[in-house]
Amino acid sequence: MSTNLPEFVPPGTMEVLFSKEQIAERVRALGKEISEEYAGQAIVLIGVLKGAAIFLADLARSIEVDNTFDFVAVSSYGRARVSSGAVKLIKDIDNPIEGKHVILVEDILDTGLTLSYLRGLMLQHKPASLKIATCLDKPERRLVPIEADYVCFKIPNSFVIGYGMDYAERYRGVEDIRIMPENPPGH
Ligand SMILES: O=P(O)(O)OC[C@H]1O[C@H](OP(=O)(O)OP(=O)(O)O)[C@H](O)[C@@H]1O
Ligand code: HPA
Ligand SMILES: [Mg+2]
Repeated sequence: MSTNLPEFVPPGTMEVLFSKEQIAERVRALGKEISEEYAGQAIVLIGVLKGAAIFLADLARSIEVDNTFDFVAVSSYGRARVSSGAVKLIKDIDNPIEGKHVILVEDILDTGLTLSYLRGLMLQHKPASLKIATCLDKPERRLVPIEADYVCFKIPNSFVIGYGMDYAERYRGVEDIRIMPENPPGH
């Protein structure tokens, strides 16, 4: 673990891409869509730690159908802005999902490496169905072909923080989604 952190950039100085109000509105709309599509069924939401924790917490509270949640943890970015390409499973699901309707929940779909790896892994468990919900989709950066079924916002190729998303583990608790400047001092 390095303690040599880059200089702290106050999040309030960063450009807002989506305000907390805009996020809340889209998350509610997604919850409604999911509730309608899975009416009368039970679903398992699988959040991808750590980034998806906040989106999953809000999404689960906007879903009216019977639902449970679980988490997996993977990592590929570490402290970098660019994916290393190698996705590593750090924590598997706690409960079996065979025969269940599963939605993988992510904060951001970027190169697609994380979700395509996880989708393959989850399919081995033979769920009844498997869909993907992501708060953000950055389609320009895709390295592997993968699309989400539920998306709050499509975004251009900027590095964003907040609403669960980090830069060097910071800023996950920032309520808006903001653009991390390219060359802040010390970065
Ligand atoms: O589509 P990709 O290029 O794979 O990028 C998306 C993934 O990268 C980030 O997670 P990260 O591995 O940095 O860990 P974190 O969730 O703990 O921030 C993000 O939360 C997604 O899980
Ligand atoms: O833009 C991003 N921000 C934070 N984490 C990320 N992981 C992939 N893309 C991003
Ligand atoms: Mg993540």
